[in-house]
Amino acid sequence: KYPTGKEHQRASRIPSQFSQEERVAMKEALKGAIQIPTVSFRPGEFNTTALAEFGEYIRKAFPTVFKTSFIKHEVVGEYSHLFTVQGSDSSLQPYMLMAHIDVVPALDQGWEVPPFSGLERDGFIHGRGTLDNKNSVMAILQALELLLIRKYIPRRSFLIALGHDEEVSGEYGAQKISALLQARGTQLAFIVDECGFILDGFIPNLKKPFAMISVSEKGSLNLMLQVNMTPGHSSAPPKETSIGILAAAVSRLEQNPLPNMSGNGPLKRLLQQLANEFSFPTNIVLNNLWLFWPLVRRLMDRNYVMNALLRTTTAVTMFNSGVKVNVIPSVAQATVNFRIHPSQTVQEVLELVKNTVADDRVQFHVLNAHEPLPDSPSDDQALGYQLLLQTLQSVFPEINIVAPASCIANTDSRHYANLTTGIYRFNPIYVQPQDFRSIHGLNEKISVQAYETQVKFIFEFIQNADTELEPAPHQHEL
Ligand SMILES: CCCCCCCC/C=C\CCCCCCCC(=O)N[C@@H](CCCCN)C(=O)O
Ligand SMILES: [Zn+2]
Ligand SMILES: [Zn+2]
Repeated sequence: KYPTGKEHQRASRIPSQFSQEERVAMKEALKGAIQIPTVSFRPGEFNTTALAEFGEYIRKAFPTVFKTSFIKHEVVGEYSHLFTVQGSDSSLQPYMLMAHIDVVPALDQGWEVPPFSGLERDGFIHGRGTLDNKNSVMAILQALELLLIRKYIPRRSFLIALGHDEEVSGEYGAQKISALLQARGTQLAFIVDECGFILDGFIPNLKKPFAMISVSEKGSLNLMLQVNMTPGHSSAPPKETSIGILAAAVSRLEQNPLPNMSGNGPLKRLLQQLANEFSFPTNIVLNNLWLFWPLVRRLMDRNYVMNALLRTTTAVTMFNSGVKVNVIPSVAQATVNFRIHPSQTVQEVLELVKNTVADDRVQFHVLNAHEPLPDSPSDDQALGYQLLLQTLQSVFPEINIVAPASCIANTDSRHYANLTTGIYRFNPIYVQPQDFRSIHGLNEKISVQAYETQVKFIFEFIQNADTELEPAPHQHEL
């Protein structure tokens, strides 16, 4: 455990206890945030009215944050927000908390309550963004507001970066904030962003929840496959059409997943760590992975979330061709979204894909791609990771398993990789598989209690970060 217990810090520690009035105000503030439909549609295309309204909303919801003299607030890229909270000790390297304001679209259909209603029912606040990721936007500002009301002055400076287009690449929000910070020569001790939770019920037969902190992030490749054939009359069709050739190609990609890269990676270590939490015979299997690993790997392949952690995933997301029922089309196009495992590269995936398709009539066009993010340190010298562990220990004493893993999706934090080697993706919220499916899906919701606990976690985390210790210099492994 990181030796963070400084006497000075203990003496001036503000307890994370909130009055009944404050608890009501914090949940009402979240509901109001959910009601503003800050939807991103495509890169550069978002609900600008809602984003502007959101900017006004946070000013009203968190007046102390906005009037505190040692906090600088800047609007970047029109709708993103950057707060710089000046600490009293400039020798301590600053860190950054991140979240995003925008959400993916949601239609009313299929929802128990309208997605932008922010309704409270049975102890849950419902709506798009309650888990991804307005909960974090609001919890960060709420925790800071409550600390400031209690006259807290941080020792270590920190930044809060709230992007407005994470769901569509972060080009106009996070990328602009990152460029601004780079121009200022800012270097950060670490960053905390989304994409890790306390997972409950994700591993069959494991009753115990565990925290997953993502220390890396998968890469991405959007690849368009195209087949061009001579068009003609459907009454005398050729043996193969562009649609048939392309369909066979994407089917081969689906039937032949990219290789399982788990090797000796973090997932294997997690299973070993968990072995004694299972009953017979799973405990024996997991305690003897040297023998049973091939079997365990096969079982994990069948679980769609585990599968996403184990390999580069292949998802055919678009398929277009044809103009009329009696015309053999000339062009067929399909788009495949690959999420690249951290131990592979874009180029390696491209080569494997071409080998699997193995048909010269299929052309490949890279629409966009980026490499996976390297592992951030998670050893006992890694300040950000250790502060998360320390805060987990005090806020969730029942959690005694913490697993470093990689984020299966992408986050805005990747745009800040030049500013720090310590990027940690974690939201302190219990999540069950059905909650996980609600992210970008139907009936996204957060319990009032979970939200309060998230505020408490950040309230404690900010104070824990006032330690004088600095992260050990660390080089990314390339
Ligand atoms: C053994 C344990 C089982 C593991 C369970 C994994 C659970 C995963 C935990 C957290 C995942 C949460 C994902 C929330 C972040 C989502 C971010 C996101 O959707 N990003 C978009 C960005 C799109 C940018 C435009 N290209 C994305 O990745 O599509
Ligand atoms: Zn998100
Ligand atoms: Zn999202």
